[in-house]
Amino acid sequence: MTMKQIILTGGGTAGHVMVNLALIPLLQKEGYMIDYIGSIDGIEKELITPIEGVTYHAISTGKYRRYRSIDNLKDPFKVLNGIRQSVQLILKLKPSIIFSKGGFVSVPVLIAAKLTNTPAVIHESDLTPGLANKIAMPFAKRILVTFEKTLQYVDEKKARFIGAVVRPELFEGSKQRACEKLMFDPNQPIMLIMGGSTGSKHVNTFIRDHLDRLTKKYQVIHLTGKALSDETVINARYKQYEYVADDLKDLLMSADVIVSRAGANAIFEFLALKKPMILIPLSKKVSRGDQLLNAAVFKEAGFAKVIEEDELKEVQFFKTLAELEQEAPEMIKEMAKRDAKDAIFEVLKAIHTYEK
Ligand SMILES: CC(=O)N[C@H]1[C@@H](OP(=O)(O)OP(=O)(O)OC[C@H]2O[C@@H](n3ccc(=O)[nH]c3=O)[C@H](O)[C@@H]2O)O[C@H](CO)[C@@H](O)[C@@H]1O
Repeated sequence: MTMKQIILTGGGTAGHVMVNLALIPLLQKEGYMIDYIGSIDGIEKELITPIEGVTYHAISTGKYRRYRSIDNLKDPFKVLNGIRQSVQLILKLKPSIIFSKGGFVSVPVLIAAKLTNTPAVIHESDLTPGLANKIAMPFAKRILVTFEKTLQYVDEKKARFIGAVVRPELFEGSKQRACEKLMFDPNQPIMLIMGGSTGSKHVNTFIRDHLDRLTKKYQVIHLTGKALSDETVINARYKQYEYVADDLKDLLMSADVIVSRAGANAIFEFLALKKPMILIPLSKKVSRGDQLLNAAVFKEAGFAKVIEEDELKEVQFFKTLAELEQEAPEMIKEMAKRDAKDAIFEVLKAIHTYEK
């Protein structure tokens, strides 16, 4: 039997790697040889290289910045180099298919897929496609989307709504394990704060400024983002971590309420675990506004309360928190009603359908 070969790509932020992390064990069970194309120093390298049986290849990548920068002129050359490297890798590895989760590293890989006539499938987690996926879409056979509304933004013939992919291990978390580790009382409420995979300085500052009031009621777990913890803040009912990998499942399971940015992967994880949430979407000033749309859909469905960044002030926050506490039982009921598709198997199905 000849083994099947697949190339996975995607990176830049952790959100762009999570679907691949969920996919790898399933592909390995089916006997695929897996190669991963990522950037030289992105988070994908950190998350993927420890996985046994997956070979990581770093290529040259460029990205478009929303502000004026000389790098915006230099980066097209890096992308060209990345395309050349990807073509060489594809010719050497001869994959039956390429699966891309998006992010800038995926653009040269998808162009190389087209140049070598290798089928490719893309997954988009946000309501509106990111720039990298937008550029890459013409080169893909299938575009899998998380939000039904996304269908109106992409080529209808190629797109398919499959719902969100949530890493299966997140369902195996334990509140007890979390409380033992944190030295928290399991009988008192726990609030988890997450500023996305990279953390949010804005949210971090707000939380620290109001910590005394928050910790009166809650034991607080704060995921601050890399290099954003502040060891001068000392409080027995407050624990901070910059980034949590394996233990995240326990921390999520232990939370009674979550306060978070509105990155697509994270919010669907909270939804799958039925966690009442307050979302503080990243504003349009510093992003394309994808989180505002993600958050609006969750609010409309009754899964979340939303505070816009400019409104993140003490009065507004604690008023919203009080409403959330009151509405939480109803919110959890709404979340339980939702027909959660097993989206990871839809991803596998698409891979099988389009591979050579
Ligand atoms: C600043 C930015 O560009 N953000 C984008 C990025 O967010 P970001 O990379 O933050 O992505 P998400 O919020 O979608 O996902 C974060 C992921 O990191 C995990 N996690 C987080 C913290 C931690 O300590 N440990 C851990 O494992 C979460 O469980 C989740 O799976 O991609 C998302 C999906 O395309 C977009 O919606 C966001 O707008």
